[in-house]
Amino acid sequence: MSLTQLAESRLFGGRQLKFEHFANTLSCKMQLSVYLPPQAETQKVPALYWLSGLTCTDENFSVKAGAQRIAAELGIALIIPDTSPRGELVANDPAYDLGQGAGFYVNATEAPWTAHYRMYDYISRELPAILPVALPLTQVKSISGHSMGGHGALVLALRQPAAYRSVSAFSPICQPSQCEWGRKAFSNYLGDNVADWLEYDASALLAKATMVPPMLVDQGDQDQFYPAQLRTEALIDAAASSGAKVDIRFQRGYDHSYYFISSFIEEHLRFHARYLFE
Ligand SMILES: N[C@@H](CCC(=O)N[C@@H](CS)C(=O)NCC(=O)O)C(=O)O
Repeated sequence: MSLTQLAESRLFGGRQLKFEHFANTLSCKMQLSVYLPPQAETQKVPALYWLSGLTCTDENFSVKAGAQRIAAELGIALIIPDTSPRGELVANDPAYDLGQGAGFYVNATEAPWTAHYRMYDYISRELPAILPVALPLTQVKSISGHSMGGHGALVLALRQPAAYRSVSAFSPICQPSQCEWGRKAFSNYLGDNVADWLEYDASALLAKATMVPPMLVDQGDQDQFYPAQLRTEALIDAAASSGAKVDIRFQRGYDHSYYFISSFIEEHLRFHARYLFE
């Protein structure tokens, strides 16, 4: 595996980079963005993985969230993957909430998706194996994301709590097995057995979790997808039934957009820094 660099821009004393590589888990070429803070010029730094939402690529967060200034101050690299496998040979659907741009961070088991849609393995296994070899990164990492990506971040951290120092999410899809977005994606990617869906359902996972990394969730109360698609209350109930201490906050007046993310990304980065450097 080799990363081919496509772009580089100086940013807050660090470097905003864009790479292309062939992803073995996905059997296709992928692009990803990485922010390396100034500290990475002389030492290895820990990483925050960011998982984006429906319709996004690696560009949305890079351009709109305004995370790099604080990442530069704290010395945290930002790893920003795409949201699905891509390419003409990769299965797709005309709808925005299925197929390319809507990988849901699962390993698909159903045709025609199974050949490429293995985003769970790509994020949890392939990128953490290749990136610290190619870039000045330690093995220490945390994870965050938005909406579909918030779902992905919570699921990865709940399934592999030892792999992530901390997890946070903006407007996550908290109970995909019970909302339209999730049911559509999971029935296509995973088939009709709901027990299989629950392996990718943050509320189901949290309800039975015995080990939970430090967790912060922000949800805007004017979010156009709340509560129907996001089902934040299910995550609150799950936390109560497992006894896990998670910080789930409602932010008054905020919607689902990147304006919301950019308003609170500094708090999320400072939250992660507490655990990435402990
Ligand atoms: N296009 C869809 C929603 C897509 C959407 O809101 N995507 C969110 C994540 S769920 C996003 O981050 N969009 C990209 C952006 O705002 O830059 C709709 O209109 O219902």
